Amino acid sequence: MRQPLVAVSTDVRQFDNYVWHAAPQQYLEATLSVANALPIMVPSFGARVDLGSLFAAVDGVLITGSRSNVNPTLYGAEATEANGPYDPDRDSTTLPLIRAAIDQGIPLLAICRGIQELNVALGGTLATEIQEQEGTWDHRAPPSEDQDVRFSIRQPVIIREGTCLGDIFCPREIMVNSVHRQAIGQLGNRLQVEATAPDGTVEAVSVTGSKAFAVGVQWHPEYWAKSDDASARIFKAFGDAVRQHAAQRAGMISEAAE
Ligand SMILES: N[C@@H](CCC(=O)NCCCC(=O)O)C(=O)O
Repeated sequence: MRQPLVAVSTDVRQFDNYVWHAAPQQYLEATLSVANALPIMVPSFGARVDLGSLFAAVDGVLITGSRSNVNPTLYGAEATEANGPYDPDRDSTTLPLIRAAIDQGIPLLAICRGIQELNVALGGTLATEIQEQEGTWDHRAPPSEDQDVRFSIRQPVIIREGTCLGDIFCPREIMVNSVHRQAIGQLGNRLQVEATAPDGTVEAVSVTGSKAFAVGVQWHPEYWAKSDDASARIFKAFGDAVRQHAAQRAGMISEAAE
């Protein structure tokens, strides 16, 4: 069987006098080494990305985390300088990509900013600066220059029974990392909560009635996917769904050729 391909979202950033469409190494490495699929970065060209052509080539979609926030005007709130930075090119690419992947049954894994984009793509809203809300924990990274410290595993998450993640995890409480200041507010259409933090923050969701694996997590399984069992399980489950989709497609293509 050919190596399955996974479309990976990109951030638009400026450095070295160039504009880059880029994704952090950890997402690419976890896709290749743990999901066993080849990551293909999709430039954030918005409506100029022909999703039909993309889906003719790939077997899964990975929406990465990023420091930038989804522009609040996309869910009926006001954009402010304090709420930024924003990445409008990414928003205009990922939101249609997520909706189309769900419609067409392409396996989808959405991480951190990704789960927030999944929620907004399906009509939900985001809460911002959640650490300032009474009773809510500080879900931001510990202040450090060391990425291993920032992404350290230190927060419990309770997985709900009878969900997609509930089938992957037993026991039902796992420890995760946490690097975010926004979270799901009003839940998007068709989403069900898969996991919460002890303070009630939504930590994982899935798309009900979806034709394939369609899961978002607020934490970062990519960062420790090669060394942490709970992180690896998510990428392995995604990889299994991607391979299943690739096999189905191969069957359909050979049937059509007969
Ligand atoms: N901007 C959102 C999304 C958070 C996210 O995706 N974080 C990834 C890590 C970014 C970093 O290295 O700081 C939010 O803050 O909720």
